[in-house]
Amino acid sequence: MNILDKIVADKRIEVELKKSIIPTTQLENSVLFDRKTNSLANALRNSTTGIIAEHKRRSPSKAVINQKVSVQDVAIGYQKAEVCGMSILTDGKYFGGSLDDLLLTRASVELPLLRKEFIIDEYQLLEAKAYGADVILLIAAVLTRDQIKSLSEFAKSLSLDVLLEVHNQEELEKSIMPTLDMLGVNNRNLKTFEVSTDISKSLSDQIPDDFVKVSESGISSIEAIKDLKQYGYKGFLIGENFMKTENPGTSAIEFIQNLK
Ligand SMILES: O=P(O)(O)OC[C@@H](O)[C@@H](O)c1c[nH]c2ccccc12
Repeated sequence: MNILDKIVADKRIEVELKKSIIPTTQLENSVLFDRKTNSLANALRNSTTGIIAEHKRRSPSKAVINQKVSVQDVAIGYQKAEVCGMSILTDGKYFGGSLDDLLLTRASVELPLLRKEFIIDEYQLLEAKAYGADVILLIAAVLTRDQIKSLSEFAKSLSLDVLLEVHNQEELEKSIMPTLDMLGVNNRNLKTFEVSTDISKSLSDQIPDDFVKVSESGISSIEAIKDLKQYGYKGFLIGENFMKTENPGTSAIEFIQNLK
């Protein structure tokens, strides 16, 4: 079993356990559930920088990234940096995140927030809404076309933006459908952890223009972004490069100033 299969197998168990404790009505009755969402796709369309900054404490590819900073401080720092949106890892076992991280971020900033999670069930979309997300991630490598269709339709019915993530041509071909807002190319292979922005470049011309193109992972230089912009990318998802520093917000401020 590769790491992605393991994560998803654990996630299935986790979701079933949660379903048995917290009924969907409880999620639907939460204060944030009817909040008006803030579109990340629109923010990216109107931006010249396009940075989506991530909160990530650790990952399977890197044991410790940052266990010291508080999620609120990171969020406030990213907002000061004028990022377009923020991504919050909510998986606990492999990434050290939680839904509480999402909630605390929602309470701290107005930015569009992406729930970064391994989504396999509609229940997780209700959770995303209840904890203040504006955007959800669907990973093509772990979903069938039918699942992508039903999950993205359900997300749209909740006014959530959908970012669909692919890593190769086959995943891209099976996934294209009108209920997606953004297409993200993950430069990191989630099965082997190899990273290269060449994958974003090679897939770019196969992504129809109606979708906002996002390049994800392994981005650490202004040059890489300038280069990816030539290929039509409007969004750049950056985690480690900011999170590995003592003050991720300050690092994002400096980075974005140099990009302008
Ligand atoms: O820290 P990086 O290399 O800048 O990557 C951020 C983000 O793209 C990465 O965390 C990510 C992309 N897709 C994912 C899916 C699940 C978990 C994590 C991810």
